[in-house]
Amino acid sequence: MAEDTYTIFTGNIIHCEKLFSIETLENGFIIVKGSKIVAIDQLERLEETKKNLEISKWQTVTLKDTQLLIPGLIDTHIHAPQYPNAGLGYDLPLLDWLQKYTYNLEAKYSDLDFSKKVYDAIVRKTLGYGTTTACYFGSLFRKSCMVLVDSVLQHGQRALVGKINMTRLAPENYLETPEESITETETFINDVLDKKSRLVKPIITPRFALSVELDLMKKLAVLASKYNCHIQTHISENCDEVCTVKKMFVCNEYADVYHEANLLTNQTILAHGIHLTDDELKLLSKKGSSIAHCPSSNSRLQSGLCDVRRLIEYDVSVGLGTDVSGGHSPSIIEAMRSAVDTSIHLSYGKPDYKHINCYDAFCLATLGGAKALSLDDQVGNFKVGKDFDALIIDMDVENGAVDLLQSCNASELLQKFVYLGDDRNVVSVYVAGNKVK
Ligand SMILES: O=c1[nH]c(=O)c2nc[nH]c2[nH]1
Ligand SMILES: [Zn+2]
Repeated sequence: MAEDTYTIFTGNIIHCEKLFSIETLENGFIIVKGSKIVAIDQLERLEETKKNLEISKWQTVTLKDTQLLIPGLIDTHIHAPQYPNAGLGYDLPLLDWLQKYTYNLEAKYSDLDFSKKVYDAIVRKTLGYGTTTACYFGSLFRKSCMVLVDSVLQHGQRALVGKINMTRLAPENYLETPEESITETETFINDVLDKKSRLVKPIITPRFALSVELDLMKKLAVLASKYNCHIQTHISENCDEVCTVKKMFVCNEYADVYHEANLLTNQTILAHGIHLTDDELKLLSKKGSSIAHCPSSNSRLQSGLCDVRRLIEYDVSVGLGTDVSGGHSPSIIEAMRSAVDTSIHLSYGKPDYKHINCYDAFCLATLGGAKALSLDDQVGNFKVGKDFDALIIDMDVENGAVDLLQSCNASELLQKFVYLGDDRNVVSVYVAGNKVK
């Protein structure tokens, strides 16, 4: 959208106004100027608003009764190079799964043609499912990670992209030295920043504590501070992983390792966090570090049930992640369903436990994700001044999975979308005002 062009969307609008509260406008409008939201209100106030904003020229997008305008979905944790393995190899738990399936696939990304093929596919697929922002783990290879950056830029997604750091416990052809790790990461950061994109940023990505020695983690934290970068890694996903970390680093808690390395900042996102102790949660809360909740992956790799309620009670920000290919599906719609299921499973036998519902999951997938990635000043809901990252959902599409056999109000359309929706129901996708699907 040109910077001076106004577009007025009218119809059913739902967004998470604040956590965990939904605002529903059955007959609403949003005015977008270029990339930004300039107004949101009930339709009866449209003429008055146009006058106040002195809008003389505009285009209109009128939603059908079966359609819904919602904020773009945010995937806070996804491994782009693992996409070819989605749906494969769930016979092993984490540490064996990494050795048998994952590192061998990721080692293939020294091939830039293969990188291009996979990265174009995953970016198109996630956009198709309505992921307007993705926080990607790349591979070990800097040049291959730049291919991912180029795919993201080409398809118009918003993203954080990380080159993995990994110096041990993987096959020889898929390791780097600590020196290479630092120089390649700094070069990667500069190469991404040179793209001068408002949408795509580098993120520091030590794979997890078992892959990287403390000294290297400390140096990565210095880089994060120098370039004001986000940081991502994994934490407390699997019980064997937790035990091994405690033995290897001779520490009381897993989170102590990242704390000692200065990797826990208010721009840090940690995947999983299933088995965190109360003290670790207090530490994350104090540091402002967030959790990417990846419920499908936690089931596929038999890692455990992550208690999102508990994380929220400790005031730790939570977003949703697909964690492809630990998770089988690149769809955050599927992650919302899985998050509700996990929470219900945790509630069995606990009468006082309030499991999350589909609206809470929708909040996690939008504003929750934005907060977890510290991008909530830009995206996550339809507040005036934020970028227009949005989806038009239609629950009555030809050849969709859903037969809409009765009329539904806006909230009911959202319920149907969370429980039954897929990419066929995502009819338009906007990132910073640009229509990308
Ligand atoms: O789900 C996961 N996927 C990975 O690739 C990984 N690496 C370390 N820990 C991990 N967990
Ligand atoms: Zn992961």
